[in-house]
Amino acid sequence: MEKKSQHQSSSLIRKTDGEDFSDLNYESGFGNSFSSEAIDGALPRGQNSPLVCPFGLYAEQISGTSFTSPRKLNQRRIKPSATHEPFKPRVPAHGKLVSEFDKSNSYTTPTQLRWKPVDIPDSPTDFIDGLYTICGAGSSFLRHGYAIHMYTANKSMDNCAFCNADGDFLVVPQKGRLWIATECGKLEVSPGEIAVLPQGFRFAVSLPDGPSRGYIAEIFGTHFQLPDLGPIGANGLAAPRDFLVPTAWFEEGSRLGYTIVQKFGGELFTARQDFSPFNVVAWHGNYVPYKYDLSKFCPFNTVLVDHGDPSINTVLTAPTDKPGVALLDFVIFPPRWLVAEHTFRPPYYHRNCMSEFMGLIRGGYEAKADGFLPGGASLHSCMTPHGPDTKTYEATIARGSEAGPYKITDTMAFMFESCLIPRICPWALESPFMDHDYYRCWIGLRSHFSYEEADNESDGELTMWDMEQRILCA
Ligand SMILES: O=C(O)Cc1cc(O)ccc1O
Ligand SMILES: [Fe+2]
Repeated sequence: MEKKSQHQSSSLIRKTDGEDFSDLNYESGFGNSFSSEAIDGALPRGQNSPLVCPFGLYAEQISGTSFTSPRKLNQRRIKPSATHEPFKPRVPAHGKLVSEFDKSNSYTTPTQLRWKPVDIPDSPTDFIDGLYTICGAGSSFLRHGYAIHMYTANKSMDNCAFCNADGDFLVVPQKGRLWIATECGKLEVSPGEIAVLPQGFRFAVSLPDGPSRGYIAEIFGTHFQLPDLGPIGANGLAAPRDFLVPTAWFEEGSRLGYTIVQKFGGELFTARQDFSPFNVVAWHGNYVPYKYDLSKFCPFNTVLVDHGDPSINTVLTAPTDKPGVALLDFVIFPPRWLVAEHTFRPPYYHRNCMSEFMGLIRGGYEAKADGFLPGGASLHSCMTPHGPDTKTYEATIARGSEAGPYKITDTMAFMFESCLIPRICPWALESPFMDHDYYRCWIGLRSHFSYEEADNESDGELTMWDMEQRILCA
C-alpha cells in the first residue's frame, strides 16, 4: 500500500532544528511503502533517478537488504550523505561495544545472572558514550547474530549523529524520553514505547528529561517483522496500524564541525562534514525507522487451565532461516488478567534451548517478588534452569486453587529471546551492579514431597508395588 502524507503542503515546510520536537507527525503501518514530502512536489513523480530532481535536490537510496530483495528507501536530500571527510577511528575509542563475540572479548557461563539497575552517571554522558554491550552471539561481519546493549545517559548528543552499520537497533527506553532525529523525520519515544532504528540510518538522540536509561537489542543480517498469528486469526498481539513512522523533516544551512559517528564492526569511527545529515526533504519506501507503544499490545492467554508459552506475547521477531526459530524475539509481559483454574499461574520452572535476556520497564515481574527491579536485567542462557523465586512460589500455593480472576497491573517486563547462546562481556560480569546473591532466590524452595500424602490420595486400591513396599516396611 502506498501512503502519502496528507497534511503536508509548502506552507508547512519543516526546517526546524533538531531540538524542536513540538511538531511531531507520524504515518501508521508496518512494512508498507510510505511516502513523505516536507515540501510538496519534492519527490519526483514516475521515476527515482531523474536527471535533475525537483528543487535541485540529490536522490539517494538506502538499501536494507540486498538489491534483489524488495526493501529500499529512496530519499531526496539537499546534499548526498557521501559529502564528508574520510572516516577516522574515534578518539577516545569507545571500548565497551562488541559486535563479534569470541573468547578474546567475552565469556560464557551457564549460571543464572541478574543485574541491579545501573546508576546513571554524574559526568556528562550522551547516548553514544552511555552505550555498553552486555552480551551477544555471532558476528556483525558475518551478518548473523545479535548484541544486547544498555545505555545510561544524561546529556543530548551535540552537533553529531550516530550511524550503525552493523545492524538494526530495537531501543527500549526504561527511564527518560528519547527525542530521536532521523533522516526520515522525528520520533519521540517514551518509556513504555519502543523504537526500531534500522541499520545504516543516521540519527541523533536528545534527552528532554535528562537522566535516561534503557535496553537495546541489535540484530545482524536480518530485520524485525510481525509474528504470524496462526490460529489467532486476523486480530491480536501488535497491530500493524499501531506502528508509527516519522514524516519528512529537514534542516538547512551549514553546521560547522558536524560529526558523523559510525559504528562499524563494533568500533566507532568519525567523519567531519559542514552540514546536518538531516537534510532529507522527501522520501519514499518501506525501509524506515518506527516506534510502537507497548500499551497498544492485545495479549492473548489461556482462559481455562495451564500456562501458555511466552511466545504468545511476541511483539516483533527477527527470523533465522529455520522456520519458527528466532534470531531474536521481542516478547512482553504486559498488564493482563490471569484467570486459569487449578493452575500455577506464574511462569513454570523451566529450561529452554533458547536463551532469555529479560528487562523490566516498570513495576514488578510476576515471577520475582524481590530483586528484579525496573532498569535491572537477567540472563538465563540455553538450558539454564530458572523460574519463580521462593516467595512467589509460596504465595501462589498459599492463594490456593480457588484463586479467582486476578489482574496483574503496574508491570511491563520484556524478554529478548534468541536461539544463539550469548557470550557475556567482561564489564557486565565484573559490574558492581551484578547481583551475586541471585541464586539464593531459589535456595529456600523446600521439598513439599510427602509419600504418605501421595499414598493417602490414591483411590484406595493397592498396587503390587504398594504391597511390596508395605511388606518391606513391616
Ligand atoms: O523466564 C521467564 O520469566 C520468562 C518466561 C515467562 C513465562 O511465562 C514462561 C516462560 C518463560 O521463559
Ligand atoms: Fe524463562
